[in-house]
Amino acid sequence: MTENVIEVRGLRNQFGRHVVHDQLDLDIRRGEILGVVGGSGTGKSVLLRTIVGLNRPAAGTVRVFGQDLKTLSGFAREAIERRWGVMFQNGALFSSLSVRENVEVPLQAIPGLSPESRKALAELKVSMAGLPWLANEKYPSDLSGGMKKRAGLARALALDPEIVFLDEPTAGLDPIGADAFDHLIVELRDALNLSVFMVTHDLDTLHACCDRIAVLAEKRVLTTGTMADMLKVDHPWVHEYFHGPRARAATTTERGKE
Ligand SMILES: Nc1ncnc2c1ncn2[C@@H]1O[C@H](COP(=O)(O)OP(=O)(O)OP(=O)(O)O)[C@@H](O)[C@H]1O
Repeated sequence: MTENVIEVRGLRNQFGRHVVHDQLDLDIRRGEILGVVGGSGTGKSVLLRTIVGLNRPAAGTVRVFGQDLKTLSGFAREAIERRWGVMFQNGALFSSLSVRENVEVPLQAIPGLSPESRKALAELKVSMAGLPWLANEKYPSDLSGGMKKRAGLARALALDPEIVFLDEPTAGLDPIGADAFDHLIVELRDALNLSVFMVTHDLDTLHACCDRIAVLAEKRVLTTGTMADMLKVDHPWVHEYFHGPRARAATTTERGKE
């Protein structure tokens, strides 16, 4: 039976009178790359932030590795939090720290790790994220958009997570950079047996990476399934998204298969 690493049930999020999610249910299975799509403002980022505890929901439960995060003590919660890594949209790097130092930040949570080992581990993660050795000592302001994303990914991988959350990993990248990032995500998932929760607008990425897709609409997860399943969904937004001109371009030219 497939194990769910995350189970969201009956989630409600609202800001003042603005209800973003209502009765939202979602599962993320171990080892899958789940693409989360939806129109602008449907609450994809809010969902990600709620799962990782950066947003407190008005109602509902989020279970990660079978544990309801609300009920955990600080220590137990921290132990769970170390089992995931988050790559925010712009990398969310500390501008005053080099790339290596940024990746070292989460590693400071490991008791007894010497500064030399921390540095070596951080350099390993920088290289796993596909950055050249020279990038270690660069500052975020010296990096291209693609390099910043890779640095953010290196930091997300710092603690050998089982789950990685990616917020629009290919946004703002040129098609070649985006294609390379898609391949990197699949390679890392395969090599590290990661489960990946990925917010994306990028149809090419959905085609290239995702095992399943979850569509946010009408304040909930309207439907989940494979790309083939999505093509059969009879809902105006879903149909337009997966059959519109951009969708056709993605299926015919699918990056990396040209
Ligand atoms: N801290 C907050 N306070 C008030 N409203 C918020 C807050 N965070 C998000 N929202 C609102 O919640 C809604 C969902 O936001 P969210 O950023 O999750 O959308 P999204 O689906 O990720 O959009 P996009 O695709 O444009 O990035 C938006 O209307 C946003 O303005």
